[in-house]
Amino acid sequence: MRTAYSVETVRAAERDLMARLPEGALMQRAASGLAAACADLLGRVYGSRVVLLVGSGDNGGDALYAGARLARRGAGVTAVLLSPERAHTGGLAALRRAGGTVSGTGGAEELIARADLVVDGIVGIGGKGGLRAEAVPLAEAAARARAAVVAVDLPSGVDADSGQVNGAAVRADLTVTFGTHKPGLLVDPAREYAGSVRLVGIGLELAAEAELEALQHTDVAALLPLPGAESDKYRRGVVGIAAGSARYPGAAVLAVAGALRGGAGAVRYVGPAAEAVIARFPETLVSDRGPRSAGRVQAWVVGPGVGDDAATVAEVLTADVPVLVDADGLRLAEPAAVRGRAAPTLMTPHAGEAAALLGVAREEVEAARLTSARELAERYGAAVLLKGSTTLVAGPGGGAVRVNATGTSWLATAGSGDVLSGLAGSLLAAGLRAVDAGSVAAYLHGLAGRFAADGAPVGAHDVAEAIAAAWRDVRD
Ligand SMILES: NC(=O)C1=CN([C@@H]2O[C@H](COP(=O)(O)OP(=O)(O)OC[C@H]3O[C@@H](n4cnc5c(N)ncnc54)[C@H](O)[C@@H]3O)[C@@H](O)[C@H]2O)[C@@H](O)CC1
Ligand SMILES: Nc1ncnc2c1ncn2[C@@H]1O[C@H](COP(=O)(O)OP(=O)(O)O)[C@@H](O)[C@H]1O
Ligand SMILES: [K+]
Repeated sequence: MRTAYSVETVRAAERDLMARLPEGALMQRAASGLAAACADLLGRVYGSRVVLLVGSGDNGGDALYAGARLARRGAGVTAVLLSPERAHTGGLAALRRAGGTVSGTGGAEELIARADLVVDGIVGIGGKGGLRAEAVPLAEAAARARAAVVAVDLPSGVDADSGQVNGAAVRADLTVTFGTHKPGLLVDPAREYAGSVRLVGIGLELAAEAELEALQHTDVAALLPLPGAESDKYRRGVVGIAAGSARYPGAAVLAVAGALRGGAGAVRYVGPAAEAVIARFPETLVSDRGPRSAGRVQAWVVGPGVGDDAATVAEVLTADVPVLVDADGLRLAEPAAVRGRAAPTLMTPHAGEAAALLGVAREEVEAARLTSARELAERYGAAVLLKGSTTLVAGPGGGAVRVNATGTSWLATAGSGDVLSGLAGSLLAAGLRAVDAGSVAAYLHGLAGRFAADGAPVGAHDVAEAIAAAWRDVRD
C-alpha cells in the first residue's frame, strides 16, 4: 500500500526525529537523496549547468545543500535567491564553499534558459496559496526552458494536503519528496504538476492514520474474491443490476458486462432492456418484475441509463443488502433514503454528478476532489467513489481515502462508467466492503483500460473484455 500523510503529521514526525538526531542531519539526508536524483537525471554531472530556485525556508535549504553536492562533482551551479536576506544560511555557505555562485532574480530568466537542470526549492510543505508574484516569472521561464525541472518535496505553488492549485505553480518533470508522499502528489490537479515522483526515505516514523492510500498489485490480489473448492454460484454472490431503459439499453448491457467480470457467481438483471442484455450475455438471469420480486441478490447496482425511473431507484434503496448508486440513480435518489439505509451504500459520481449533489459548479469539484469526496461521503453516510482524472474512494466514517493509481484518460469514453459500476457491484455481492469494492474495481478498471487501449482509442465494451486480463495481471 502506498500512503500519503498530511503536513501536520509530517511536521510532528520531523520534530520527533530531529530531537533524536544531530542538528541538520535530516536536511542532509534530504539533500543527499535530492542530489542523487538530480545526478541520475543529468546523466553526466561534470560540466552541466544547474540553476537552483531558492525560497526563504528549509525547502530552499535542501536545494542549496543538494546544489553544493552537485557543484563538488563538477556541475556549474547558480542559486537564484528569491529573498536573499532570508535564504538558508548553512546551505548558502555550503554552496559557496563548493564553488557555486549566487544571483538575485534579475537575469535569472536567461540563466534558466541556458540550464540543463532547474531545481525548484522555492517552497515546500510550508507553502500557503499559489506562487507569490516574484516567483511566477521563474516558474514560467522553467516551463519554457529545455532544462529538466526537479521539484524539491513538492512542486512550489501546489497545496500539499488537498492537491489544489490556486494560481501559478511550478511544473516539474520529477518531484523528489521526503519521508512520505504528500496527498497533493497523488491527487489532480496538483499531481499533474509533480511529474514522476521519487520518494527519499529520511527515517520518519508516521504513527497517525494516512490521509490517502493507494492500493498496489499485492493489496488488490489479497482482496480479489476467488472461488473456493466448495463454492457454488450462490455462495459466490449474486449481483442485481437495475439499469437501462428503452432509450438507453446499452447502459444495462455494459453494466452487466462489468458485473460478469467482477467475481459474483451470477448476474441478475431487472429492467426494460432484458432483450438486449440476453442477446449479448445469455448467462444473465433476467426478470421483468421489479427489483423486490426479482429474487435474492447479495448486492444491487442501480442507476446507469434508468432515465427517469425514480420508482426503481427508490425500491432498490430499501433493500437490506449493499447498493451501488450510479448515473441517473444519483439524481433520482432521495438523500434521506440513502442516509437512512442500514446496509452499505456506494455512490459513484463523476465530477458533474458530484457537483450537482453538492450544489456547486463542476469546476469546484475538479479543483478540490479530495474535499468533495469526503464531503459527499459524510453528507450521505455512504462510501463515495469520485471518478475522473484521479479516482478517489472515501468511506462514510472518514479515515484514509483511497486513491487509484491505475487510471488512464483512454477511459474517458461513453459507457465506461457503466462497466465500472457493474464491476464494483459484483465485488460488493462477492462480499467486499464498500470502500474495498470501489477501490478494487477502480484499480481493475484502470488496468483494463490501459490493456484495452494500448495507445489507441477504445470503446467501453473493450474495457469490459480486458477486465479478465487485469485480474490475471494482478494475480501474477
Ligand atoms: N526541517 C527539516 O529538517 C527538514 C525539512 N525539509 C524541507 O523543509 C521544507 C519545509 O520547510 P519550511 O517549514 O521552512 O517551509 P518552506 O520552505 O516550505 O516554506 C516556507 C517559506 O516559504 C515562504 N512561502 C510560503 N508560501 C509561499 C508561496 N506561496 N510562494 C512563495 N513563498 C512562500 C514563507 O514565507 C516561508 O519563508 C520541506 O518541504 C522540505 O523540503 C526536509 O529537508 C526534511 C527535513
Ligand atoms: N481524464 C481521465 N483520466 C482517467 N480516467 C478517466 C478520465 N476521465 C474519465 N475517466 C474514467 O472513465 C470512466 C467514465 O465514467 P463516466 O463519467 O461515468 O462515463 P459514462 O457515464 O459514459 O459511463 C470513469 O471510470 C472515470 O474515472
Ligand atoms: K518545491
